[in-house]
Amino acid sequence: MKIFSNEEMKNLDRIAIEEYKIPGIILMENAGIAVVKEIVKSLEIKENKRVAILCGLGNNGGDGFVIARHLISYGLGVDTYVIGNTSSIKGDAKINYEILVHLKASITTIKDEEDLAMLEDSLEKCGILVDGILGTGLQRPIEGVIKEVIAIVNKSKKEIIAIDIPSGINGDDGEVYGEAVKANKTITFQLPKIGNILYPGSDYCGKLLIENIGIPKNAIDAIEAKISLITEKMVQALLPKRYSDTHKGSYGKALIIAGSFGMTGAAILASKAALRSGAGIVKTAVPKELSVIIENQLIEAITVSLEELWNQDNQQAFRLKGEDAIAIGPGSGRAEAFKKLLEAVVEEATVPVVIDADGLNLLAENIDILKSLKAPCIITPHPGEMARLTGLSIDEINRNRIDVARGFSLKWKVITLLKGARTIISDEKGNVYINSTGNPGMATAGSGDVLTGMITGLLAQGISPLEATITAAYLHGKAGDRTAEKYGQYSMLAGDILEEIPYGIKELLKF
Ligand SMILES: NC(=O)C1=CN([C@@H]2O[C@H](COP(=O)(O)OP(=O)(O)OC[C@H]3O[C@@H](n4cnc5c(N)ncnc54)[C@H](OP(=O)(O)O)[C@@H]3O)[C@@H](O)[C@H]2O)[C@H](O)CC1
Ligand SMILES: [K+]
Repeated sequence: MKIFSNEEMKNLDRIAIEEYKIPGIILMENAGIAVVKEIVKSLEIKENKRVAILCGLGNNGGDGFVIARHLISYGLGVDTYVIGNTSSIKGDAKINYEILVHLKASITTIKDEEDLAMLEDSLEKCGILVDGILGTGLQRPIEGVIKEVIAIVNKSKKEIIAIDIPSGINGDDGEVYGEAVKANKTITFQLPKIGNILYPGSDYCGKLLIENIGIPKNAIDAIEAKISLITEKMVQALLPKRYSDTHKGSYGKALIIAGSFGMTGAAILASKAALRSGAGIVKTAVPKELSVIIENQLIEAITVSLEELWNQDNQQAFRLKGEDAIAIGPGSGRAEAFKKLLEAVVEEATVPVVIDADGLNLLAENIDILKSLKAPCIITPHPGEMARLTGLSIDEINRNRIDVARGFSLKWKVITLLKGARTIISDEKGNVYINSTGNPGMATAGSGDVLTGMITGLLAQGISPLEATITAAYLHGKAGDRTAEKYGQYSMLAGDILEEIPYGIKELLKF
């Protein structure tokens, strides 16, 4: 599903109005009605059925006026508040404002401290507050009277329903612009805005509903999506198929180069995750002294020693033995010999390579090696690893997650999966995919090793590097969500996530 920025949404609106000749006021009416449906649902179980609608001077406020009119027609008690000077209301919003005036609706303007004190008392009388102060037209940090109104709304302890996006959240990046409404529910129109999906915006939205307002599909298709949300439907279509007349060789061979003394678990988790994701054969390469431990814990995989795989002293090139995908780095440590192995893999591999964890830390020491890649490459950094790869601070990365992931992919021609709340994936052309599954409980040791194994297991089955990354990110989060339901976010282990992969896949295949 496409996700739009404020500018793209404005463009879509323009195409619908100018090219498809749909009057803007119809879109506004549809938007208002979509929110009314939700308000009525919420009111059904409420004793206090009075609704307060807070409107700004733009079209977000215009939607609010439509909502007020419909609720009044249902015989409900509605108080409309306009923040600012009503003489500045223009266009479709003005038409809807004037209808309310003619209906002799209760409309109060909020301009100064005195009005604010009154507002605080009046909101007490309502069961639901509707936020139509600002939408995708937000252009600068919130201050003055609007800031105080938002503070009053947030303090009210009432159910808050936001129109399109909570006022004060920037639709372009989900950041709080000075102050923002903390909604229980947000009804966004036609397509999610980036700010509805990324944090902290996503938290401020509460439950997010996406409602059609009658913009033609062709108009949406006309705008090339640079950012998409990974959906269940998308992943269902990408998951590699299983056929009757097949054998383990039909589902590919994954090579996991991982683990070091003290970090054997990473190799085990990644290898098991590759198998749980459907790879036919998994070969795990670990330092020789770990072979016994690994063999004890990992009965379904083939174990080889790093020395067998690649011998630096013999100037032996890194050669594959029929492997279809490689992962390198989980728990590998940062020894000089391993760095040489990583460089050999990057230079010689002819099948997709996933670089993770210490593999990324070593890569950061000689990032130019990426220029010699022959095969597709996926990197899976968390913000700390990304900081080492780019020289940016973690804060800079977290404030610009999309741009950082996209920039790295474009520069180095790799697929970047940037971990964090809302994993971001960018392909080499700069197309970005945002994952919606997962929870804070997944911030636990080994969780990343499971993800790396899943990507590699899916790659081995022959789907494209981008498809494997998208599918693994979604399923990893889904398995994590199932684990959180079972154990709670505090106690879940990476090994528990691993055990939920099969059920996550089964659930996906049910529909
Ligand atoms: N196709 C659609 O998606 C439709 C969307 N609708 C709704 O319309 C809004 C977007 O409406 P728009 O008028 O573009 O913008 P806003 O209502 O969000 O903002 C209006 C003006 O507010 C001023 N502004 C901006 N930032 C601030 C701020 N920090 N503090 C105070 N005021 C601010 C600015 O005007 P200025 O002249 O003051 O600069 C904005 O222009 C969308 O979200 C939907 O809810 C349609 O109803 C249906 C179609
Ligand atoms: K709003």
